Formats: sequence, C-alpha cells, structure tokens
Amino acid sequence: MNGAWSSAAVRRAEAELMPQLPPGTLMQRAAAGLAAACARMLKTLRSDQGGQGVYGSTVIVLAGPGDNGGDALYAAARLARRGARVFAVPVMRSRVHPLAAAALTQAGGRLTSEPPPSCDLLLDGILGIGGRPGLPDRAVELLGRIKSRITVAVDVPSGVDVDTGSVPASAVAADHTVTFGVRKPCHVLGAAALLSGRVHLVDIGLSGHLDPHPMVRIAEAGDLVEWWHTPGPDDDKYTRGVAGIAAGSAKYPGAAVLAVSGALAGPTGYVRYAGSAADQVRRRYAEAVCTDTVKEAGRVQAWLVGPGIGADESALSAVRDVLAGAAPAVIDADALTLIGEYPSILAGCEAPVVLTPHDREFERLYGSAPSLDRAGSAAALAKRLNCTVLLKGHHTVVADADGTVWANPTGRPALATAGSGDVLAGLLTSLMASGMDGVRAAVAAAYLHGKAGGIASAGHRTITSTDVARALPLAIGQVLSGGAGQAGS
Ligand SMILES: NC(=O)C1=CN([C@@H]2O[C@H](COP(=O)(O)OP(=O)(O)OC[C@H]3O[C@@H](n4cnc5c(N)ncnc54)[C@H](O)[C@@H]3O)[C@@H](O)[C@H]2O)[C@@H](O)CC1
Ligand SMILES: Nc1ncnc2c1ncn2[C@@H]1O[C@H](COP(=O)(O)OP(=O)(O)O)[C@@H](O)[C@H]1O
Ligand SMILES: [K+]
Repeated sequence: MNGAWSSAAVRRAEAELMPQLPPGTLMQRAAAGLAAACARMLKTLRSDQGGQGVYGSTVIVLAGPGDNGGDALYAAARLARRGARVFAVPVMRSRVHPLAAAALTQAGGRLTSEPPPSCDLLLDGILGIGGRPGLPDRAVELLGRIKSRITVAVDVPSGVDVDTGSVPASAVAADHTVTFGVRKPCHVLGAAALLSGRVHLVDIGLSGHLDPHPMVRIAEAGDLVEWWHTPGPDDDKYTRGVAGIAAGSAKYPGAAVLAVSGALAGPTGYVRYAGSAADQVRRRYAEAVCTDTVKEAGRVQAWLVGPGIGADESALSAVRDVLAGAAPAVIDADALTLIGEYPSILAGCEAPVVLTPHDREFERLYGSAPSLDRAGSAAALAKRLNCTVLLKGHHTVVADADGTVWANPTGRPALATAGSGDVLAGLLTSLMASGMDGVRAAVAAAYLHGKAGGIASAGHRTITSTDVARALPLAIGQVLSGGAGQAGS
C-alpha cells in the first residue's frame, strides 16, 4: 500500500529527524532532488535543441516567504550553476528565504520584480505545506502573464488545500510536482490532484519517522495481488463464491446486462441474476443463472441491488429482500435513491454494505452534495450509515465507517459513459462474493475499472460501458501478473 500523509504528520516527522542532522540538511536534500528532477525535465523538453538541457535554458522562480520558496531558490541556484538563466521573483513583497536568495545570487541568478515574459521552466515555490488555500494577488498576476513551457510545483501546487485536495480559490496548475519525503493528500484527492500533474517523489529520509498510518491510502497493484482469491485445485464454482445481481427492469434491461458483465469478469465461479430483465441477460450471457426475484434465487455470497431497478414496489421489495439476508450487499443507483427515501431499510441490516453513489446519489443519501473535501464527505456518510462508501467520479474515493480513506489512482474521464457504473458495481459484487471484505473489494473494483477504462480507451478511442467490461479480464490479468505499469493506468 502506498499512502499520502497530512502536513501535520510531515511536520512531526521532520521535527523528529531535524535535530539529528546538521542545520539545513533537509532543505538541501529537497533542493538537490528538485534540481535533478528539473534538469531531467529540461533535457526532455529541449531535446529538439541539439540535446541541450539546463545550459542556456530560462528558468523563472516564483518564491514565497517560507521554506517552500527556500527549496525553490536553492534548487534554482543549482540550475544557475549549470548554466541556466534564472530569474527569481519574490511574490510577497520582498520576503524570501534569505540564505537561499543569497545562494541564488552567488550562483549568478537574479532576484527581480520584472521577470521576462516567457521561460522554459517555471518553478512554483510560492507556498508549500504551510500554505493556506488561495494565492496572493501578485502571484496570480505573475502566473497570468508569464508563459512557461513547463510548470513545476515545489512540494505541492501553491494555493490548494494540502490535506483535502480541495481548491476553493486560485491555485497553480502544474505539469509536474516534485514532492519531498511522502505524497500529500492534495496529490491524489479532488481538484488538486489534477493541478499536481505528474508527481515525483524525492526521498529526504523522513520515512522512518512517519506515522505508520497515512491520512489517505493509495491502492497499488501489489495490494490487489495480496487480496485476490486465486482458485486452487480444491475449489469448485461454489467455493469461489456466487455473486447475485438484482438489477434491471423491463424499462432498463441494459443495466442488468452490464452489471452481469462486470460480475462475470470478476473472480467468482457463479453469477445469479434476479429480476425482470432475465430474458435479455440469458440471451447475452449463457453463463448467468436467472430467476425473476431475489427470493427465488439460491444462496449467494454477495448481492448487488439497484442498477436500473426503478422505484416501484418490486424494486423496493428487491432492496428489502437483499438487505434482510445475511450476505454482504452492494447498493447502487436506484437502490440508493430508495434508501434515501426509506432510511429504515438500511437501519436493520447486519450484513456488510457498500454504497456506490455518484454525487447526485450522495446528495439524496446525505442531504447535501459532497463538499470540495470529497474524502471527508465520503467518510462522513460512511460513518453516519455505518457502511463502506465508494464515491464515484474523477479520483474516486473509498471510505470506511472507521474513517479509513482510500484514493483510487486509476481511471480517466472516458469512463463517464452511461452504464459504466453498472459494470463497476457488478465487478465489486463478484469481488465481495469471492471473500474480499467490503473496503478492499471497493478499492480493488475502482482500481480495475479505472485500468480497464484506460486499456479500452488507449489511443484516444471512444468507449462504451461494454468496452470497459470487455477490457476487465485483461486489466485483471495485467495487475495479477505484475504488469501494472502497462497501458491503461
Ligand atoms: N517539513 C519538511 O519536512 C520539509 C519541508 N520543506 C519545505 O518547506 C515547506 C514548508 O515551508 P513553510 O512551513 O515555511 O511554509 P510555506 O513555504 O508553505 O509558507 C508559509 C508562509 O506563507 C504564508 N502564507 C500561507 N498561506 C498563504 C496564502 N494563501 N497567501 C499568502 N501567504 C500565505 C504564511 O503566513 C507563512 O509565512 C514544504 O512545503 C517544503 O517545500 C523542505 O525544505 C524539506 C523538509
Ligand atoms: N470525469 C471522470 N473521470 C474519471 N472517471 C469518471 C468521471 N466521471 C465518472 N467517472 C466514472 O464513471 C463511472 C460512472 O458511473 P455512474 O455515474 O454510476 O454511471 P452510470 O449510472 O451511467 O453507470 C464511475 O465509475 C465513475 O467513477
Ligand atoms: K509550491
């Protein structure tokens, strides 16, 4: 498992480590890593100019008053020594890290209030983990008029809310972020994750001093490998788990077909379908065993209820029947709306439940839309309803009732296509039926669904939900065989 640590946790680790080192060591480690990363970027950026990298490049530093500006100025001094033309602009009056500013001028860089109009690389050293959301006016003005070929955020994109990833006011949009020690929540959550661009981690020796539990967990392929139930020689189709899908209706048969397609791609050995779209499901998937109602279906190890079931009496019965049983349940789509209307259905339920709302469904359940702090909102709903919550959207988050939060690192906007949530819910149900607990199943389902979306839409292909379902087996195969770095992340 990977993770992102809060600014307070980083400061605690720093306070423990700092006294063991000569003064300034951590900042020098950060600056050295930052300068090396910038040099690599300049080399790639300027590969069309006879292989020139740092030498002869133009670098502008926007330097804030704190240590973030210090990192940026020391790194810029290293670039200046290698032949870059460096202009550093103090963005808050003339308050800048004095030693770092002196190092830059000694290396030939210039402190100025009038930078050139364009540069190869813009270093955002305005605010780091000490920053409050929003940018000073001078920074906004400078960012508006300097044209840079590449923008690199130092530690975090300035202006974002570091611990929630929300962006309530102006902030830097970076192509790359070079961060120190560990990732911060803003690199993986909310609108700030987009503003971070590609995140590069520089080791400054903090890891042994950090709280073992990150603020936000980030799934990686190795987690799924560890959690996966690979069938053994003694397994049969029942021991691998039976997934039950209560989805679709005469009006929305497609939701049934798509949810079943997601479940069939998962690790279970058997998929039962219960609902009024049985004919369509049978026609499309000979493998699915169909009945008309949840009550008529045999035993399952996990149920999905909701996609396309509508809001009539039979839909309500399906939700009640699923939640009255002992099997873990995934509640999606129309079933979320019904629970919003009749919260008592969920109150008596003892089996583990995963809710998979998008923003509008979240609002129906919680009474207000998710805030800019999406992880905080998901955790609040999970706690209130004592369930696991998978809050969909760009940068899907999974929260458990105990406050544990995961950020999903895969996925792309092409997944915003009708029915793609049905495929996700079906897959999630299969994972739960195979024995994975609700949080892990939700994390794994979001990860694989995102990866399948990447595989299906590679090369800018347009995709439908069926394409996502078809790509799931390959996504699963790549992840389980350790090929996580391949196309489609
Ligand atoms: N903590 C660590 O372990 C390390 C931190 N380092 C660097 O230090 C940074 C943190 O430095 P600081 O604590 O000095 O904090 P910052 O550099 O983030 O700046 C804080 C200063 O900016 C002002 N400020 C905050 N938000 C503002 C806003 N929205 N508008 C205007 N002014 C605002 C504050 O009043 C304060 O003076 C990190 O992000 C990182 O770059 C590195 O040097 C290495 C190690
Ligand atoms: N902008 C986006 N970027 C990445 N993924 C997205 C985006 N918008 C939606 N998704 C994903 O697409 C899926 C859509 O699910 P959902 O809203 O339930 O649609 P439907 O009801 O049509 O199935 C979810 O997995 C969601 O996380
Ligand atoms: K910054």
